[in-house]
Amino acid sequence: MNALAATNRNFRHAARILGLDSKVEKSLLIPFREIKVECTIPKDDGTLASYIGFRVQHDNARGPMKGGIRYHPEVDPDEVNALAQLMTWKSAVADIPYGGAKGGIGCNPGDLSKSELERLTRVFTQKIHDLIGVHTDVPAPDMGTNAQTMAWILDEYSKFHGHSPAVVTGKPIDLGGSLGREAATGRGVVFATEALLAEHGKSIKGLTFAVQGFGNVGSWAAKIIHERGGKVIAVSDISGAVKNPNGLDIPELIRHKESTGSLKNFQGGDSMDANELLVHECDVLIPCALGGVLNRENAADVKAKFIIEAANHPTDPEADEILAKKGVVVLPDIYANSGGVTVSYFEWVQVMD
Ligand SMILES: NC(=O)C1=CN([C@@H]2O[C@H](COP(=O)(O)OP(=O)(O)OC[C@H]3O[C@@H](n4cnc5c(N)ncnc54)[C@H](OP(=O)(O)O)[C@@H]3O)[C@@H](O)[C@H]2O)C=CC1
Ligand SMILES: O=C(O)CCC(=O)C(=O)O
Repeated sequence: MNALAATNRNFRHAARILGLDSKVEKSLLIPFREIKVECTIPKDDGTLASYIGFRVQHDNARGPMKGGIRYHPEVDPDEVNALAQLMTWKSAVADIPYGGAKGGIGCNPGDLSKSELERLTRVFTQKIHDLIGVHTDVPAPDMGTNAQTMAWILDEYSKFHGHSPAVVTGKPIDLGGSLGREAATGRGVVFATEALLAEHGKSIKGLTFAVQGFGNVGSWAAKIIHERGGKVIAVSDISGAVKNPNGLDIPELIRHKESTGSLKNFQGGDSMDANELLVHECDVLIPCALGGVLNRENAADVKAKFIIEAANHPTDPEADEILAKKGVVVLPDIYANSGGVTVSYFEWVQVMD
């Protein structure tokens, strides 16, 4: 199901439960502002390449709009719209004084050199600099972006508006970033998992975990679960998946991923089809990659008893219904992954002018 259709459907369902006034419901379904810009850059070989960048500002009733910027080939207006809406609900659930926004560029960051990524980020910032700001809309990293991306945005934005470290969060520590922001989303996912398991009389120690995605969120979540005695028995990235029924050596897997760029050829486990990970036998499944990965095609085959939505909207509404009937407990994204935006708030207040 289309990401926006899914998010709108979930919101309407929540609005009905809350008894929300229909006019308020309608106004919250329509974003505050949708920005679409063309970004053309010279590639390293001198040819030109054009990309489309988006920033959707969903709502600012509770404070400046806040949310990450994603670089991924599947970025499209509906997806960014859905992710922006989720940021509004997430900031409210975490009770931090922000509204919601999200941005993205339709590109494959793995195909671009570092200097091409820098030029693309700077052109995107030139196109949107008047519409973001310390008190209006504050970007952060999401899939395919990181502290370096935020440093480029900060630098480019500051050329127009003067030095403004609070215009982005998730930036390098030397530029006013916060200790702990890089790990914050994964760490928050683990705190949320512990709280959920405690309600069911369980703890991380001794349970088995499957983690989809081994980037910022997935690798930190897996590392902390491993430290707390959980058995991470399967992990995936774009290259495929690796499994070990006795538990993967996560610190070793992180070193392997850092040195080779992928999970392939890891000696401490057997390779597995990446799609198989979602239906692999385990106690807890943690999707940490794309949206809509759990859907009507695979939900009935899920073996996990708990799903922690570390990714944004990994479970589409049709899958939610199937999983609920099976008795699988799903911890929603707007709670499970709110550790990242919470530490972004701490970073923002410490450098806000
Ligand atoms: N960063 C943050 O602070 C926050 C992120 N999130 C959400 O968490 C999710 C992950 O974000 P983040 O960790 O930052 O992103 P990253 O870009 O750091 O990592 C994404 C990971 O997903 C993997 N991946 C991509 N496609 C697939 C696929 N089809 N199958 C398996 N793995 C795949 C990537 O593989 P490879 O390594 O091979 O590229 C990578 O390991 C997103 O949904 C994001 O919106 C939510 C809250 C905050
Ligand atoms: O840290 C932030 O501001 C937002 C992170 C984000 O994009 C998200 O929570 O989905």
